[in-house]
Amino acid sequence: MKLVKDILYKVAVTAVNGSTDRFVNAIQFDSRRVELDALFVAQKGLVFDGHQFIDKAIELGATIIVCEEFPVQFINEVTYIKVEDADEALAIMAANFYNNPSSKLKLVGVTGTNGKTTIVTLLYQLFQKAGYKTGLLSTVQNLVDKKVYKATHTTPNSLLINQYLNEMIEAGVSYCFMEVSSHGIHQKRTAGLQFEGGIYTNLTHDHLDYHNTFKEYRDVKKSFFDSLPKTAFALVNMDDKNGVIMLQNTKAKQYSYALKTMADFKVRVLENQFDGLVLNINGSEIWTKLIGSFNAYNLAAVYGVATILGLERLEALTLISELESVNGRFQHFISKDGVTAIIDYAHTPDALKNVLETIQNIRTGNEEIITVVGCGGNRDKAKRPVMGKIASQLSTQVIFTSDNPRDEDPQQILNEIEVGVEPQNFKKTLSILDRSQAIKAAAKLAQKGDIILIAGKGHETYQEVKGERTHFDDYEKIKELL
Ligand SMILES: CC(=O)N[C@H]1[C@@H](OP(=O)(O)OP(=O)(O)OC[C@H]2O[C@@H](n3ccc(=O)[nH]c3=O)[C@H](O)[C@@H]2O)O[C@H](CO)[C@@H](O)[C@@H]1O[C@H](C)C(=O)N[C@@H](C)C(=O)N[C@H](CCC(=O)O)C(=O)O
Ligand SMILES: Nc1ncnc2c1ncn2[C@@H]1O[C@H](COP(=O)(O)OP(=O)(O)OP(=O)(O)O)[C@@H](O)[C@H]1O
Ligand SMILES: N[C@H](CCC[C@H](N)C(=O)O)C(=O)O
Ligand SMILES: [Mg+2]
Repeated sequence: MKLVKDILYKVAVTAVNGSTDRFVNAIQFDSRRVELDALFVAQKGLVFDGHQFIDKAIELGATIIVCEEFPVQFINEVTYIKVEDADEALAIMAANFYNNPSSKLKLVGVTGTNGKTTIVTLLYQLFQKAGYKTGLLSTVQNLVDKKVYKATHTTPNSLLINQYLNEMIEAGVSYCFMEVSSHGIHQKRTAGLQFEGGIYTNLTHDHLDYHNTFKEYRDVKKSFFDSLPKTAFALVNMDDKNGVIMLQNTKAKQYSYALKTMADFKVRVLENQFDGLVLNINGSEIWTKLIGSFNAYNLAAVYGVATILGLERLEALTLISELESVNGRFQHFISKDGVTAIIDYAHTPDALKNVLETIQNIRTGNEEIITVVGCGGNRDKAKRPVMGKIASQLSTQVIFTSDNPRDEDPQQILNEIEVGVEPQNFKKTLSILDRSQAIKAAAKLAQKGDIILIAGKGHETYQEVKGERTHFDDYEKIKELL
């Protein structure tokens, strides 16, 4: 229980009707989940305007309403608080409600189009191995030390973030690594958090349905670095042309990592094979189980963070060589018939290109590369033909299939992917709507030595159609078939 006036600390309040000297039992932004004496925050969403559920929330027991516009009529027993920005107010109130847990541990956020899950998961592993209790907020799972919570978003809503952080404090966690998605920043899910540092990976085509233009997408990412305090660090990928832009207006202490240009944390790929990478990190040679030069970037960031946070250089390098690859990211096995299957979460053009180029680079002879891939529904449509083009250019055979069609017509999504296939590559492509059948076809086509890449779903264990998720697991499926 907390007093309303304490929860409002640092919130930009523009008007109040009623007493703020009363207790709040819980904060809630979904009217359907309101309990007695809850504070209900009315958010303007993409589908609904939370203001239309204020009456419903009061009916279910809300006694405090935080909103951007006051209702026409007030109810006597209820306190109404008008704020400039309900999303931001929610985030700040959530932090106050849980006693600002982010200030009691070292919270590091990773943003960028690709590599976030990989970096935060590797950092979680590394700091656990170094003997610290560690937390993780990621696309794949949320971890409070070793306790696992299911993830529904890459960056949870602000209430949940602070709830997890609070639990981390109670469990004695001293470091937390979290993914900061562009949706998360834009919807102010991370407002009010005290970050120890921020990492920028890269910026390539994704989510232009939501952010409209690439510049808007970039500026949302940049705003995360703009908001870091002087005490924090900002570590950016200098090989990415937007790396310097992220640093333009930050007050944080600046660091860089790179493979190609000068940087504080400089990595060179010495060997890139199916059993791992041999890297030179700031002059020291190490071997790691991770595959693909894109992972050299991720490891450069991991080494940078470990060093900035005070780990000994030698300890950091030793622990990096013990890191395990992340679930659904270049996860692979060789069947007893000699077919290699790779499951990867590449769901953007850049990721798909990187993964296919990695396979091209490390294959030893004339093995066929059979790719199974699709694109999500209710997501950026512009990436569909681009992914169709890349998949058909860099594979010997491609099977386009469904990947979470959500509310869209799955066949229409495949048609939009096929638009990108160049005429000379047509004969390499097939379209099979049912993902299970598509994987079956790939398994049938593959001969000894061939490589099957199943891209786009990685760790996901579901297929989402019209709001319903049914069990589907790429790894499980191909393992069963080969
Ligand atoms: C596009 C997007 O990000 N949408 C998020 C947004 O939903 P929305 O704007 O549609 O909300 P809405 O349904 O219009 O509702 C508005 C408000 O009314 C409230 N409401 C609604 C109905 C009701 O009966 N009562 C009620 O009070 C809602 O609780 C909400 O506060 O706010 C919701 C509540 O926080 C989120 O769950 C939802 O995420 C949806 C499910 C989603 O799919 N998001 C994806 C795109 C996303 O966020 N992805 C990024 C990662 C992307 C990446 O890494 O590549 C992520 O961080 O996960
Ligand atoms: N540093 C990188 N640069 C480019 N591509 C990468 C990089 N790291 C990983 N990838 C590719 O992107 C895919 C997704 O990686 P990862 O899950 O780490 O990214 P993410 O940023 O967390 O994605 P999401 O936005 O969905 O949360 C991987 O499966 C791989 O194909
Ligand atoms: N976090 C990303 C994941 C996309 C993964 C792909 N399998 C899809 O469903 O489109 C998103 O929500 O856009
Ligand atoms: Mg992720």
